[in-house]
Amino acid sequence: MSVVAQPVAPVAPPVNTAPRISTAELRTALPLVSVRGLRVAYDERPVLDAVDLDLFPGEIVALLGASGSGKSTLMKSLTGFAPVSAGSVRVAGHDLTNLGRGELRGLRSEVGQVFQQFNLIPRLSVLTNVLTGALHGAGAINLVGGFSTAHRQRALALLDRVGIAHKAKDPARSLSGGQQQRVAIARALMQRPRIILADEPVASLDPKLAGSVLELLREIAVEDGIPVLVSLHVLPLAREYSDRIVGLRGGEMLVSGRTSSLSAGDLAVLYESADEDPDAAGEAAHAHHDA
Ligand SMILES: Nc1ncnc2c1ncn2[C@@H]1O[C@H](COP(=O)(O)OP(=O)(O)OP(=O)(O)O)[C@@H](O)[C@H]1O
Repeated sequence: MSVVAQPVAPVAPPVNTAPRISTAELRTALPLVSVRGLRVAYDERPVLDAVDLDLFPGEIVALLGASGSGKSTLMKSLTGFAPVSAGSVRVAGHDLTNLGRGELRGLRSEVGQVFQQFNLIPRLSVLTNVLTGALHGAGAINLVGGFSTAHRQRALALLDRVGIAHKAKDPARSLSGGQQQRVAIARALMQRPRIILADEPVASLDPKLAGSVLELLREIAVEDGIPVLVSLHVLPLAREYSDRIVGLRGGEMLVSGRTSSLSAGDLAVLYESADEDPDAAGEAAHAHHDA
């Protein structure tokens, strides 16, 4: 099937914050992620098939789909952790299907990742947790030599940006879930990522905190021109915080469009079981995109 993703202008930036990339530039920008005809199979069982996806600078894209539809697998394919059996995956100019192990490690250092369980080191300070982001792709030498003053200053500036510089010396385990996710986002930014993948980053947070974390991710997308792909289970959050929505069902991408142009009916097909006439559902979704 052919699903054509359109670049979109970002939402309005926060007051007093000028975007670093103009809307005109965004519209003509090349995608930082370009996936075509992706097929991933485990033990010859396909879990993604014919998936196309583009991510453009400055946009936040919500990835929807029922449990088991392939969202995490799609994210893993963008860092070379999924067994790709057909198609192409280009990330920040690299064709992942042709990279050696060393090159893949280098590419992963350009991909910031945020997870549902935050994945912080609980006993270490908030500052040290952020500093570990600088280790991506740097090898053991940094561990031996310790972190430079410049690294520390940058980590503190990032903590300030995400609103928890006052917690820098506290152990990560003493922070609330929402604060821990902010630390994890600062750690991802420490890598100077080209893209950010957030796999259910708000699933462990209450609705208010969930909104504030998604707002932060949206600000980062807009201000830094970094595309953010975020998987979500809560439709209203996807509607409120994303520029575009892509949706998987049974490993197929049935929905791809601007958030503002997708109706509840378009998204409902994602949560119908696969034996409820998938062809009809797929046609309905496509009818909408092609409109
Ligand atoms: N390493 C693996 N080996 C075998 N099957 C796998 C593996 N990883 C994922 N799968 C299968 O691939 C399918 C898609 O899984 P995936 O985790 O990508 O779904 P998801 O949409 O992220 O689900 P959830 O919302 O529950 O996290 C599932 O059927 C899953 O069982």
